[in-house]
Amino acid sequence: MAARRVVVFPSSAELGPVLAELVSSRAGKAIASRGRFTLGLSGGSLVSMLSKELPALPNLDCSKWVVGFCDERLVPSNDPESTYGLYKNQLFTKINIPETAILSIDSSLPVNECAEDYARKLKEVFPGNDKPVFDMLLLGMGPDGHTCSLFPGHPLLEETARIVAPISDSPKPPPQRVTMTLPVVNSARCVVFVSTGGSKAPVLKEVLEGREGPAFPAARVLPTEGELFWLIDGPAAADLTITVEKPGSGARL
Ligand SMILES: O=C(O)[C@H](O)[C@@H](O)[C@H](O)[C@H](O)COP(=O)(O)O
Repeated sequence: MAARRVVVFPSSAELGPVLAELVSSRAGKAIASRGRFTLGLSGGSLVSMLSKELPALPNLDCSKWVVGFCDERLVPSNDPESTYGLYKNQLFTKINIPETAILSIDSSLPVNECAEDYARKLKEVFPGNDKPVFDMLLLGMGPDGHTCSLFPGHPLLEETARIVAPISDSPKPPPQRVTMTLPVVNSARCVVFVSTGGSKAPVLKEVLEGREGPAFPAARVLPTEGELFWLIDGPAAADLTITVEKPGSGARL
């Protein structure tokens, strides 16, 4: 595992542009070496941050991007709860990701079949790989320490066989979702958590410093070979005592 980097910004206003630069830099590297950039998105505050910051990058070319979702809520794409729907309206209209390169769930299917169908779509994009190896996954963390739709104490945390799993009892509504499993998350070349706001401070301390860490799904995200970034703001970092990076303005990671 590469070293974890915990990077603290005064606020999300400073964090957002650095995140966009990081995405763009890893995209450039991936395209240079493999001809495409595979990116997994999450919902929450990432939607508005990415929708503001990525289109603001000069000359961003997303024609070689392939984009999936780390998890998704089983609702129609025009439902305000749909993560795909939010990105479609807020981001995909502003950048040139080919429509066929956006891997979304088929929300008309029952949850188990929906997960199987989404797993099949991922396997098609990563033929020959035992598990998908995304160039970058962008993750959020809930105040309970969940990430993707992997919740504390849930049996899905122990999933080793499936790359995508259904969940019907999500403690956070809506209850039905599909999610990448930990083996896929931990196979990525680069995983970036973005966590902001004072409500995250206690759980962030547990996840990054606590002995009970592994009880929190976010603490089980430890890429086998890939990079791991935690990009956080001052309020979320308030309780941390570990050494963190505090980049100056205009910094690149
Ligand atoms: O599917 C969901 O219910 C949300 O997407 C959720 O998992 C979110 O990503 C985290 O709670 C982090 O949220 P913030 O990015 O707003 O901190």
